[in-house]
Amino acid sequence: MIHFDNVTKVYTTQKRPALEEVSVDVDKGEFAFLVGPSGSGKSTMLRLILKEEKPTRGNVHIAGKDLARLSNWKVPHLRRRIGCVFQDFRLLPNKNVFENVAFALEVIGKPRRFIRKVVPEVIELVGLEGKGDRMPDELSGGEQQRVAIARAFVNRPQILLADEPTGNIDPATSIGIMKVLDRINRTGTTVVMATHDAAIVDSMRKRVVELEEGVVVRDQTRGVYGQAY
Ligand SMILES: Nc1ncnc2c1ncn2[C@@H]1O[C@H](COP(=O)(O)OP(=O)(O)OP(=O)(O)O)[C@@H](O)[C@H]1O
Repeated sequence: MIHFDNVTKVYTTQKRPALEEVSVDVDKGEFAFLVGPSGSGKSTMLRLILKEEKPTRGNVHIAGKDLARLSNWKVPHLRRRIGCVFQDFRLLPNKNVFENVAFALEVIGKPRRFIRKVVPEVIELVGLEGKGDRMPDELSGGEQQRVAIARAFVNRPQILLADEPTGNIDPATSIGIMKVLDRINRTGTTVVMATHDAAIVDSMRKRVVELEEGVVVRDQTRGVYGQAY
């Protein structure tokens, strides 16, 4: 599903590569953590997957497509197949929960009847049933992140990227967020999550890809946050 083939990324303003000869494959339906210190290249990998950046050398394939050969007008189509969740939720403050999730479908022209059917289903999937008419500022951080996940998933993307989704959330609430991501993964969605949250990584026992200064230094099938030897 996600295929990095010897990818090097050098930002024009930097001497040191942000990623250096990275080769990683994430299969359909897999759950992979990206870990590593600040500046090790995790967000750069996520940006390459979205074609927000281009590799300096090497190739990125997403769902069988070589992104270097994907014309610019097809990039929005690629991004529709990839849901994104961020540390800072990024909800629309003037829309309620239902409207925040519905908006993701309105902008891609889905009919209102379809929206009225699927939005409540996804709100329930993330555990927010009965809260559709709450405004973001009437929700806890954990609940806001659940809305952001619902919005990212409502279009049933093949891939869900999460960049530090528990970064602004206390540990107890983070467990609930991980349960939601796990539920989404079990529907067959490939999940890639960049994180510094050692407790979460250790509790999930999923694949761990560790970066250090842009180089993959570890790739473990059922890994933990720190070195497991
Ligand atoms: N747009 C950019 N222009 C120039 N350099 C950048 C850019 N984005 C990232 N970098 C550099 O590339 C390297 C990797 O950064 P990246 O953001 O991918 O790391 P990260 O592992 O996601 O860090 P964090 O955990 O802090 O989010 C860093 O040295 C960073 O300064």
